Amino acid sequence: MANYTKRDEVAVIELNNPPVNALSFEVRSGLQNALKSAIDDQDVKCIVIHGKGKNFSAGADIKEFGAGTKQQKPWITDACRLADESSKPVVAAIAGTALGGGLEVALFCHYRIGTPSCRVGFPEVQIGILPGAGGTQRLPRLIGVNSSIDMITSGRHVMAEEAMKLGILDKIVTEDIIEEGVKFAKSVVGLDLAHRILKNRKIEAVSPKVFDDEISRVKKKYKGYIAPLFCLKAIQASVQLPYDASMEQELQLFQHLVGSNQAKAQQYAFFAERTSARWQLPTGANSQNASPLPVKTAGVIGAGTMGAGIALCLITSGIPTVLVEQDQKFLEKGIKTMEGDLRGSVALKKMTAEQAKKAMLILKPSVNFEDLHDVDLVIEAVYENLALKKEIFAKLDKICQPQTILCTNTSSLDIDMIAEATKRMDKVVGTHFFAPAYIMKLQENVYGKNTSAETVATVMALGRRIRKVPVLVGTCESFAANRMLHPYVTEALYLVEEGASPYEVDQVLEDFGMPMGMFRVSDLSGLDIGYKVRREAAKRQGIDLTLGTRFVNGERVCLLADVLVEKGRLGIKSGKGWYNYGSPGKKEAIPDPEVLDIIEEHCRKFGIKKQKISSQEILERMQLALINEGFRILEEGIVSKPEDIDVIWIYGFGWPKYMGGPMFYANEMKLKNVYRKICDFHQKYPFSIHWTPSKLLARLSETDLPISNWTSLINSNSKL
Ligand SMILES: CCCCCC/C=C/CC(=O)SCCNC(=O)CCNC(=O)[C@H](O)C(C)(C)COP(=O)(O)OP(=O)(O)OC[C@H]1O[C@@H](n2cnc3c(N)ncnc32)[C@H](O)[C@@H]1OP(=O)(O)O
Repeated sequence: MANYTKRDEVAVIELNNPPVNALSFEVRSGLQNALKSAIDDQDVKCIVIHGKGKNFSAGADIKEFGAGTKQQKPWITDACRLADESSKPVVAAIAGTALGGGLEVALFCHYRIGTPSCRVGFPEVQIGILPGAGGTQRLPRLIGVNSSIDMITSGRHVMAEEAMKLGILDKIVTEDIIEEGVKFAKSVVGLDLAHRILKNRKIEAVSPKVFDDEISRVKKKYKGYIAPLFCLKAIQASVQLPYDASMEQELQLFQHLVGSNQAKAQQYAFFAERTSARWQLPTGANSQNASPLPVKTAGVIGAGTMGAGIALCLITSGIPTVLVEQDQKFLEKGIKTMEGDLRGSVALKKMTAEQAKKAMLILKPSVNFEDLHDVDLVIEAVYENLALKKEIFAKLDKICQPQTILCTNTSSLDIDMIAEATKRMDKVVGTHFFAPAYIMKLQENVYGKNTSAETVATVMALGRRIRKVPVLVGTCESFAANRMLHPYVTEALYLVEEGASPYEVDQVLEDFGMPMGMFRVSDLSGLDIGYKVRREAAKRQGIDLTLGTRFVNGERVCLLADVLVEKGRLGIKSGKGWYNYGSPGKKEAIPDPEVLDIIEEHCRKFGIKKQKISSQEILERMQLALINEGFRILEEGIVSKPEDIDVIWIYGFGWPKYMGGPMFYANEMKLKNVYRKICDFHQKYPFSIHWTPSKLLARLSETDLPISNWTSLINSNSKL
């Protein structure tokens, strides 16, 4: 709703819908009524609109867009038209965020003031829609076409200082926002409002070429997403048509998007991220009843690519960090990497040179473990070796304060075995970052059987603080993310053995929307990493993995990647892997006939008959293999809800948000179809354990429950 009060001759309208004052039907009606009262009241000379609590408004209530249902009237435009027509000045007093419809309300006001920490923006593209209450028409009239294109197609939040420079804010105020709003409104009473009404402003002439260029840019930058292109169409309408006609055009484009599959998937992804943040442990402890410990200082062990990246996340979030490496040369190399990454961020305008400098000032590089004595939390990021990690944890247990939390960045090792090296098993937890750690948003936090709720709360809070998306998972071989990756990678290799080229496989995945195909990703990570992991695991388990091996314990294996490694093709780092890169370190991936010969030779050796494989089969086999594993992970309670898996794939592996995530995708395919296809593959490929259908999937496929209800079935049927 909206509260209406008066301070002398000033009407104060408060948008009131905690926590973010989303513009629900009640708020829109309340705002419309309040504006009417203020305009009709002879004693009122001016009007201030502000938001209750920390935010002005986060925009339309996204839940009302569910499945494209039409919004109930009054719409934001109906409510705010009164401001346009008012002869009394209307001032938006912005604290916190004014996003989407929230900013649109402010653009109907004659003036906008904000606090120094306020943010404005049109993030609609991120949920698959466009600003549908005049945002694409009014912003260009206020700040020009080019800046509007940038803001609306990127969805980025603009901080107060920039908003002031762009002309979105008229003033930045430092005292109480309501007091300042009232003061400002009084100061503009009697001034001519004609030029303050944005719909009346002339729009600059822009050549159609600007839009042609922008379409090319947006298609490349936001590959596969339709909303940014629709935003461009709406902005172009603002240039080409009179205001009323272009508003109508905006509405039509909005209606089209709001009913689209992409919008549904992106809005699911928005809420999935928030659902996933509400974690729970098998003990019943959860994000509501557990409190994090303060993390004032941190330590990182290992200045390799991962350690340096993690340290960078910490210091750029203002957490003083000790970076320990046993070898001075490695330490210096790590620092150089960090400095290079910071320079990159400055060049990309993600931070200022001053901020980069400030970050490095709170880094304490060291070759001495004793320097970790007083830190609140340590993240170990040395290479994957259980004995080494256990040795480090035993050492840390002695050096650090008793309350210090000890995290491991292992991507596969047993957290409990690492914790056993300490006398504080409740304070040991996995914090699995994804490469490059400074860029990738996923932080897969892994609890062991003794990890306390307090420890989990601390690493979940730390994740958010360092701008990651933290997801909580239980411990198992490779954890949730990499465990699901395994059948995906395995199927890719089988497909190549059976007749698809690596380049066809990658093309299919990239056409689907993955940022890179599986083989390009392998080249980027380095083929030797998997090679070493496979060989170490085989040694541990007493398995023969010579290149002639075709089956291990009745399970089909394909060691083609290892053949490449033994030929010196390690990926980008050696200039050749599945692709040819010309020389080491170069990024342009060129399909290589030599690789096709290697595959040919491999298939001849094992008598594998090659056949034509359709794009549809490539996509289905790769995706259904990982989806089946996802259901098993859910079934085993490694994650507590399907949203966790979708968030992992979006932020860890770049699954396109407009496809919602693998579990959402399965839901859209209908689970009975997913189950039937997996059963078919199981029959066709009996030597691949990953095709054994998940029991949970089998049960869910009988119910036709939507994804939002799966968790209740899982919880009510713990015995599957
Ligand atoms: C035909 C009619 C035409 C009408 C056209 C009108 C079109 C308008 C377009 C829009 O306005 S679409 C909405 C655009 N706005 C956004 O996308 C903003 C989304 N929100 C955020 O980015 C963040 O929530 C925030 C505002 C930056 C705050 O972040 P913070 O980390 O502080 O909190 P959260 O955990 O994210 O959110 C708290 C709580 O609030 C829920 N929520 C946030 N925004 C909305 C929203 N716009 N609608 C509904 N609910 C929202 C969020 O889900 C959290 O709730 P939960 O229960 O914890 O999940």
